Amino acid sequence: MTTKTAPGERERALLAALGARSVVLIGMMGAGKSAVGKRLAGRLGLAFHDADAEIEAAAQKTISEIFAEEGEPFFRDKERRVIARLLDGQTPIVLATGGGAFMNEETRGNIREHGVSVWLRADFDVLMRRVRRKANRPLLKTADPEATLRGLMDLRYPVYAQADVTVHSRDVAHDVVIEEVTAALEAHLVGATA
Ligand SMILES: Nc1ncnc2c1ncn2[C@@H]1O[C@H](COP(=O)(O)OP(=O)(O)OP(=O)(O)O)[C@@H](O)[C@H]1O
Ligand SMILES: O=C(O)C1=C[C@@H](O)[C@@H](O)[C@H](O)C1
Ligand SMILES: [Mg+2]
Repeated sequence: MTTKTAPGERERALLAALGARSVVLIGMMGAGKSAVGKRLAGRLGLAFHDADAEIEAAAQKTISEIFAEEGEPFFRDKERRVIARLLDGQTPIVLATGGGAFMNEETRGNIREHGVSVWLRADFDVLMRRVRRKANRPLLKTADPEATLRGLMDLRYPVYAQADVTVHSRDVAHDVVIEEVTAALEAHLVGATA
């Protein structure tokens, strides 16, 4: 659940420019999609959805359990379908995707059609520091998580770069990142630089 506050003038202008489109956050594990997305939704007065959380709720299992018991292809199929359902084109939302979601061509098409994509781009050291805190990222349960993360970044960053806007996620107050996301969306949608 998101705490909704009444949107101010800037937020209203942004919502009007968004129309039926959703704000879709993409980026690596630990980039801050869930943390920033939830707060951004509160600021805009939109509902927040987290694709990973929706998959876990539907399966009644954690993502680690799904990967271990059903395998990654099963998870990717669920992820593709959950995102298609959430981006139904009717109600704008803020959607935090899982780190691998944007690598799927069909998902990228859905996001292009029904949303504005925001890449939260973070540097390797920030991501590594953040993901070390929790052992809930099955893709990083390897002999050399640092090399795995670097490999994923090399593979994914050229694809993430197709996002409509990019914001540098780093260890500053969440509000700073949220303000930068808001400003980037304004510049993209409204043509403002505020
Ligand atoms: N601006 C920030 N400053 C400090 N810590 C942050 C910031 N943004 C996010 N974090 C922290 O980094 C960690 C990872 O963030 P989060 O879970 O939102 O990442 P994510 O992009 O959703 O990752 P995943 O793809 O694995 O779901 C969390 O502990 C979160 O509180
Ligand atoms: O980067 C990834 O591929 C993933 C990121 C997480 O959000 C989860 O979707 C899952 O752990 C896979
Ligand atoms: Mg997340």
